[in-house]
Amino acid sequence: NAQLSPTFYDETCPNVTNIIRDVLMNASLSDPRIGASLIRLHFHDCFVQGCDASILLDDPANGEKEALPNNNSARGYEVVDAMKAVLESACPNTVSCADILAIASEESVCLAGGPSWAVPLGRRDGLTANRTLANSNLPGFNESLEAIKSKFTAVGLDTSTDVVALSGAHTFGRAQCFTFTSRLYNFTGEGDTDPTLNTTYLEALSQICPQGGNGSVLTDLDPTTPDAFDSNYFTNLQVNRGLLRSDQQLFSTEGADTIEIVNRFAANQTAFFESFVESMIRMGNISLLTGTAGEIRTNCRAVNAATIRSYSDDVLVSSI
Ligand code: HEM
Ligand SMILES: [Ca+2]
Ligand SMILES: [Ca+2]
Repeated sequence: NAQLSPTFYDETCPNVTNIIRDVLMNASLSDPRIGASLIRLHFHDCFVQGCDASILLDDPANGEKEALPNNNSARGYEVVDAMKAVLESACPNTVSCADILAIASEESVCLAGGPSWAVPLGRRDGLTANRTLANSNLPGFNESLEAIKSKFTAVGLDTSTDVVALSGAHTFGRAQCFTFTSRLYNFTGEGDTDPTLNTTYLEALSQICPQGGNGSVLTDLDPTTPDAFDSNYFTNLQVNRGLLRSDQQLFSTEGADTIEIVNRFAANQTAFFESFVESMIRMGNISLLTGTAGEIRTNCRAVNAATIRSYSDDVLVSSI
């Protein structure tokens, strides 16, 4: 892995962060959730072939947008397009779509009251998407802590601090009813409820998501401060107010090494912020394309035409 650097665009596109922040702030006026959606795109990008903007490619056959964890769920693509459009006029062919997602994540966290940090930059955009990998690599809302940990290990992250700190991103944003209704109505297949769900919270969630109702209705991942990036996600877990099974498990799995980390972050927001930044930087480093690998896309939704041409030339040459 060649090294990324926070100063990568200092000469070639010095305003890159300001440009991204401007588009983000404008978008969040009408869509307070957009920052959460953008950091999720970065996460879902990095866990599939690394942080190469593969998730942004429109590809009816292999596109990741239609993979189960993303379909009708991942969002914010138009805002990424808007960021890319301004960047292409300010500094053409310079800023990768993968770096846009990394910067937008940091700016989103910061805008919501979380930490700010110098984002390592210099990623390049990949030439392919991989739906199969998106279906297999991304953690699921009903998966066991063990299964989620092994998906973090698979991409080179650790199973305790990275899992807990990065799950803290659920301090903002929304989830659809279908991602947690089994906890309300059919936890073990016998019409029961999840014993690790606070009963008052369960009551409230049942109002929002009645049994047999519309599974795409949205609710807050953090019921206490839904749009603020803070440590309430962790204090919620301590009183059984984690929305997803995958959230509550961090605190409620007997004997798990994640419990003491939840307690530490609940007690000390600064400790959470510091770990979160470190883990975000680690996640942003997953199997990178740098140097001359990949390309700088001009449109985040498609591989550059010139790259496709030189590809098919290669194929022609090698077939002669
Ligand atoms: C640990 C395993 C994880 C699981 C099982 C998980 C699962 C989910 C699910 C099911 C949703 C709701 C999707 C929907 O209803 O359409 C969601 C939303 C979200 N996730 Fe995660 N997630 C995990 C980790 C992460 C990480 C590591 C990040 C970022 C660093 C993240 C950031 C978010 C954000 C911000 C939202 C709200 C997005 C929005 O409002 O558009 N999640 N996640
Ligand atoms: Ca990717
Ligand atoms: Ca919050």
